[in-house]
Amino acid sequence: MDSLVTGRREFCHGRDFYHGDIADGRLVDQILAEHPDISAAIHCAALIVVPDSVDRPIPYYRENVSKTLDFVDRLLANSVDRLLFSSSAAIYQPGDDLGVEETSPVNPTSPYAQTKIVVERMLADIAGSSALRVVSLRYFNPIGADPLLRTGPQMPMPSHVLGRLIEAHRTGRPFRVTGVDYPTRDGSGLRDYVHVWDLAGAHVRALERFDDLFRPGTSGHTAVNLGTGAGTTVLELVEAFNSLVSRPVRVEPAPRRPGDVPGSFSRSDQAEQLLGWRAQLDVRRGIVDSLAWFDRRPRVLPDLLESADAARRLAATFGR
Ligand SMILES: O=c1ccn([C@@H]2O[C@H](COP(=O)(O)OP(=O)(O)O[C@H]3O[C@H](CO)[C@H](O)[C@H](O)[C@H]3O)[C@@H](O)[C@H]2O)c(=O)[nH]1
Repeated sequence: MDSLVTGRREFCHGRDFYHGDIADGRLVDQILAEHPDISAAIHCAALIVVPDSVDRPIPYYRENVSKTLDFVDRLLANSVDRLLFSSSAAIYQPGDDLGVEETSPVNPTSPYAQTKIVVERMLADIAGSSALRVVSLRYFNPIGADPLLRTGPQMPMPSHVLGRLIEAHRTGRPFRVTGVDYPTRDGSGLRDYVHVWDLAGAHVRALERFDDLFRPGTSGHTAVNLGTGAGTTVLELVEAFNSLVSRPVRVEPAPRRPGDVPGSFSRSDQAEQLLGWRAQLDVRRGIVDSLAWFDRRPRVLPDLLESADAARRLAATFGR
């Protein structure tokens, strides 16, 4: 099920697909009536752009928090009580070495991150008084694409760092390093980049092991970090990128983005202990798959070409 506000129907080719909103209770009822074998839901629907959430918090709270509440209400009404929730590492307050585990303090510094921790806590409360059981998967920074190139980032102008690097590579414009005075080894932001194929595998593992995660007497909410365990700075990412392309991207320093954080990496083994999952693919593989996807994308999503060009023309007009 997808509202297709940002998602693409092509990605569901050959699957049962419902076009609609997670807060549309009647549609959720219909889906579950037509698929009585559904016993778990994977909930990834959200607005996800940190600086955008600073500019427009209301849609973020509405889409991410309030609609999740409506969705879970309908799941429970239909006796679906297993939920995987897409949470984020953006919630953490990292210590000096930027490593975080599930018990690390949280300090969401953007409305986006706030919505993720609010939803986790809301779901934990609901789980405390119902049959609901929830695994919140705290994604670090997803990169890459389906290695078979069936799916990948679909936004015409992605705001995330690798999308911007590919954009800079294509246009020949410099890549802007947004923040060069962070307390990291080279001053640029540090993230734990995890390949989407690995992330997808973690969801499968979590579903396979779901019932084992909730023994009688344990809490109905469990949070699990999904990262590689290694931090990469923006400048290190650029270096890896430039070692894989023939025409290197130039960089220029730029101010920090609103709501941005120094970053963090996962130093937890919960995913391995609980889910039997560990990331297999490294940052270079993520870059290679992303580059391949952006080359292939016009053939998978032909109508996007025009909007990407239009977006580029607009960006040039407004000098951004
Ligand atoms: O043009 C750019 C874009 C980004 N960056 C830097 O690259 C790093 C990563 O930025 P991203 O926008 O790629 O990722 P964020 O960590 O800010 O946010 C992303 O990861 C989060 C998880 O931590 C959430 O999932 C969120 O939805 C998602 O946008 C940051 O230091 C950022 O300042 C640049 O230097 N230049």
